[in-house]
Amino acid sequence: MPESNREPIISIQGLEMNYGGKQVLKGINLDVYEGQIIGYIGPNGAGKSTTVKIMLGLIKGYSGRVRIFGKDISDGEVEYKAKIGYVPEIAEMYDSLTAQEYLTFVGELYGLERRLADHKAQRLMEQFGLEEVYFNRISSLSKGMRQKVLLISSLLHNPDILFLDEPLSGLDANSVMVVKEMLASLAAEGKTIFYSSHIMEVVEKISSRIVLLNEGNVVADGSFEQLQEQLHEGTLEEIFTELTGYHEHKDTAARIVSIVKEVQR
Ligand SMILES: Nc1ncnc2c1ncn2[C@@H]1O[C@H](COP(=O)(O)OP(=O)(O)OP(=O)(O)O)[C@@H](O)[C@H]1O
Repeated sequence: MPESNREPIISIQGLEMNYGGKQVLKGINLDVYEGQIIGYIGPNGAGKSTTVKIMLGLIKGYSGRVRIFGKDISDGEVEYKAKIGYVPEIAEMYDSLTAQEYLTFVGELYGLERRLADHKAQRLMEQFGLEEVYFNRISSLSKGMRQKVLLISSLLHNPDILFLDEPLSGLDANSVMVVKEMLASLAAEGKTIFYSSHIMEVVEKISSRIVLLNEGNVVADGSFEQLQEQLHEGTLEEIFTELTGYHEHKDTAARIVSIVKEVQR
């Protein structure tokens, strides 16, 4: 069905946000449809996390309209959150809990019955090669293992929308392949995925649509092929640097090295 005939699963209209007098979102408009993998990219401070946190209901005080599953999220109903999974870039993970305790706790928060959460979590841990640490404390896990636990926690309740912030952070090459394949399968089944990352090669490959944010504005929106046609034949990295005006990376690197070398003798 063409998108114009479908209801967007997420609809953002005229979204603005100020922090202490500084406007960080300047009127974002975005309709997202079921089954899309949105590569949500932009320079540091562009407003990606702020937009995602508004959609998750974690930040109030914005202006504009945000509708998810057809309902305005400012209405105060929180049911929609049970159909959303979230992997933040930096997560508070209750280090003193074991992976089992953490995952069953999160599963229950999302409305799963404890035994089902436990059973699902254990089987997902096995698939990620973590069966031996299921009963270990999170504080004893490696960075990549913690990231896998976080990914599992976002998936346990079979959400319809997934917000992922650098989800491959710390994962080894084999696990990266599993997660990429898994995301493609989930999208093919109709799940919607918001994928924020600074690793342009991955975003280029996995996204069905790329939304580039710069200084609180959407400055590009389309499939990688459309962006190439409209803007620049080349890699996503090249499109990114062209649109965000960051061409001086060599000069900047040289200046940094020169400052680093300044030491008193
Ligand atoms: N709690 C806050 N208080 C004040 N300013 C904030 C706060 N959170 C974010 N900002 C500001 O809002 C702007 C957008 O930040 P945001 O975290 O959304 O950027 P981002 O695109 O996710 O960046 P990154 O790629 O570095 O994660 C930045 O200028 C940031 O300093």
